[in-house]
Amino acid sequence: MDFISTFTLLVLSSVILSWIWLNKKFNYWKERGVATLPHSSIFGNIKQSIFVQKPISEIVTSIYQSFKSQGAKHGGIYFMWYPIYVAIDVEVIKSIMQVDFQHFVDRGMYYDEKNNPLSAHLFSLAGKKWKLLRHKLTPTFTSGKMKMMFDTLVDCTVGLFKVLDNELDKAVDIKDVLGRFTTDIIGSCAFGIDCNSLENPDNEFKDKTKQLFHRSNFLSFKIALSIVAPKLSRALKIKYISDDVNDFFIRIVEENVAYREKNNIFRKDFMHLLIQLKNRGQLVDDETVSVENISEEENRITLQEIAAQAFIFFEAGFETSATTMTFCLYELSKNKSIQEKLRGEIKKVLAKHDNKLTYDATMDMDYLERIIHETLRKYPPVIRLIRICTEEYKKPESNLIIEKGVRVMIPVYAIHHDPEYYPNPETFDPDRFSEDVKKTRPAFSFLPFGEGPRACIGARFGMMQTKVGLIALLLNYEFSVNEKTEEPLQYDPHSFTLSTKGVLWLNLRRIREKL
Ligand code: HEM
Repeated sequence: MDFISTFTLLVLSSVILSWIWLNKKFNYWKERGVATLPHSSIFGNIKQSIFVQKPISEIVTSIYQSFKSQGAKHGGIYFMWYPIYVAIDVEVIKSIMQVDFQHFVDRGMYYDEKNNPLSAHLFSLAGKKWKLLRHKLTPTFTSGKMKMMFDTLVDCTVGLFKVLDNELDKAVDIKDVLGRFTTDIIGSCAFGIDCNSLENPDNEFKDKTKQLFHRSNFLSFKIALSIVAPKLSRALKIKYISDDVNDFFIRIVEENVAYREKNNIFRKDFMHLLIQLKNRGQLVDDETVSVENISEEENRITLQEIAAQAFIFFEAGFETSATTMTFCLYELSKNKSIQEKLRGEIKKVLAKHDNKLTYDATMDMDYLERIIHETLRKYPPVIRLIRICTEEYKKPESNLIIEKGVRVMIPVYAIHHDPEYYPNPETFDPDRFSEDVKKTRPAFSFLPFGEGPRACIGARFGMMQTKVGLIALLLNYEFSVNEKTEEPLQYDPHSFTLSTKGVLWLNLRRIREKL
């Protein structure tokens, strides 16, 4: 046989073998009697996600609705040829997130403690490491600790007014301003530094964090590789967080910790609590920072672990809260009577608390809470939740076995827009969250912070900073939509979290009240 014939034979055999292999892979759900959807022959059901062609919210909704219209309680899709189990029914979701949690402990995220220390944070860690760390970090988020940090949040509103008072006659890019506000809050509470991004938007902190939320095609490819070939990703030392960002955050944490330890500086923030975990292995109700009386090695967290946790507090907390406030102000601009009613509640409750914005006054604002919940219902920043099967799972009352290593998707955005749970889902109606109406919905139909042992650890802090921002803004300004805002709103396919494609422009009018 000449060279050309041998070559042609080899290519043909490889094509046939690949076709057989792919066919076998794409039969995974059919063999198990689980409903599937039409898919592309290589990219499976999420081609538009891998190539960043459509917003994730749209892709997730279309998958959910297709299964739901077949009457399916669950379904199977493919991430390329990799099987993903999709939970549709709220009872199935409850089993995975809570009742049978021990089978679905992790998110199956790629991290590399050695080469990319910042990636080994609470969100990505797996198994025992996650459990231990979660146990240690949980006390840093109690209501007592939130109360302790409350004044820092109120202090950051001063910068917010300075910026907005200069924008009164212009359309305001509200998401940008609120992103700077939450950056200053979390920069201060998690890293103990004054980022000052409200007054100086071009500072180094803002610059280094800008890239974290952009889903470029290359990053999307790296994520896909880590799912279909985790060992290869590890061998190639793939990084989601660039060395530049990694080194920046490690450096500021090292400097900050060293400074506080040397000068015994106490601040009411997460960094102080993390330093306690580093030096003493537990939280202690005192202001000591120094490294005397070091406890047993095994209970303590390392400096790099501190940096990774401060980093995830920032990454998970800044964008989510800024987005929530942005969508909330947008809805209040469209629904003037709700805006007025809320402003009325804020004034009334503050009057009861000596006109002081305190933690207790904030917690007393019931209508505000309902409005934020309705915002998180209509615009959940985290569009879908992911778990990975960590221990083979036999689904109760069925023959289905979910194998170890199979990923599970919970389509939060689609559930929040399902008319079965939320009639007229596009209508913004805070009364959906009155006690009476809440009782009519099944559990696990409202998942903005996730659920079960792996739910958001920072939900209290996220709610608190969203409330402080909204109270301060509504007392001082009246909001309306500027004509430059493109409506209906479109979502950005390049964003990991739910975010508008174009800028959301609002008009502000100063009203008399000041804090
Ligand atoms: C409105 C604000 C926020 C929203 C909507 C939000 C939402 C979420 C969601 C949906 C999850 C995944 C839960 C699951 O898989 O079941 C999560 C996890 C997490 N969030 Fe938040 N979050 C917010 C604010 C914050 C803040 C302020 C912090 C930190 C200061 C934070 C830190 C975390 C961490 C560390 C995890 C991982 C928890 C674990 O795996 O044990 N989040 N968040």
